[in-house]
Amino acid sequence: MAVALGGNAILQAGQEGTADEQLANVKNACEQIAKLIDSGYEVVVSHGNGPQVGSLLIQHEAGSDEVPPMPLEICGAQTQGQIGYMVQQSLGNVFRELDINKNVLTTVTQVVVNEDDEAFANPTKPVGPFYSEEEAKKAMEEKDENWIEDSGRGWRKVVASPVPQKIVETESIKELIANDNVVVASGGGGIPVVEDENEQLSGVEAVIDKDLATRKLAEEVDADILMILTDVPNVAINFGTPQQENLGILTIAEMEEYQAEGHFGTGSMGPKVQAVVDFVKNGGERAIITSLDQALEAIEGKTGTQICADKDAVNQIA
Ligand SMILES: Nc1ncnc2c1ncn2[C@@H]1O[C@H](COP(=O)(O)OP(=O)(O)O)[C@@H](O)[C@H]1O
Ligand SMILES: NC(=O)OP(=O)(O)O
Repeated sequence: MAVALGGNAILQAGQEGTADEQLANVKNACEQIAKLIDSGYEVVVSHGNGPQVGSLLIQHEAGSDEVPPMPLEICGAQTQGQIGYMVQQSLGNVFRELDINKNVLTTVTQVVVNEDDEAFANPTKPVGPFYSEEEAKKAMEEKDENWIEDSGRGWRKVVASPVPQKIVETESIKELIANDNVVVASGGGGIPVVEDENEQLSGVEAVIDKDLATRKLAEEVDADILMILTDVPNVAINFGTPQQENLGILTIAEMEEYQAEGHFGTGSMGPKVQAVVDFVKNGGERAIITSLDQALEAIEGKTGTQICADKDAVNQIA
């Protein structure tokens, strides 16, 4: 099973974003993941970095004139280490509490994207904190930046988010899993790189969507289940309106209908729904979207939004 933790679930809207707050959110998620592992699931873990990478950019921009700011992909690598460390430590601590005899390892993961991906000309990935419309418009006028309103939560800067094509470290990740390690991989969607004709890699300024990257990771390590843990318990239709309706267990076809009707936010719920639909369409057994603290209940079919190939598979879980 591949489990992805959302960056906004780790640094939650309304929280200041201190290390202690983020660690507490990671610990909650790790307790759930450890219970999944304790009940027999083999898990590979991934995570987002949208809020963290945007905050790091702000810190770099506000830094000293004597120290050069780092480009976006280096910020991505830094947040991969930062959040990977929190997951690795927290999960390891829970393992020791529960007497689970496994090591947790975080891998620096590079993900290949296409140099000519149209996302480079059309930024859609929200990063960093939420601001007012006034502050966002000021930033758009004064700097060469793109901003969007993000799912009724406020305005956020957006950056290029090319489609993940290939995970560079897949073979090593598979080997670590086969040797009974719990691996944290492809954090923040992976560090975006392009590959030249001589197989040489170099970083590009972007943030890959972690939901799309985790789907790729899930497929490359032959996971049967994809579970995306975020800050809402269910995917909804008519989200944020009085007609909002939470979705439970449904087929790919049903989810695709809602997708076509435009119910899912760009850069937030949209890529999660795309990832789960594509995963099951491509042979995955089941895909789940739910909140960070409900992983265990979700795997038992008691909560969350779940996608299966057809009605028979839905009935088996429901
Ligand atoms: N149709 C929808 N149903 C549920 N949540 C939605 C929907 N459309 C947009 N969202 C927003 O998506 C958010 C989760 O996406 P995101 O912030 O990218 O999470 P994460 O960082 O955890 O991956 C929710 O908090 C909600 O505001
Ligand atoms: N990289 C990424 O998609 O992060 P979030 O899940 O935090 O948005």
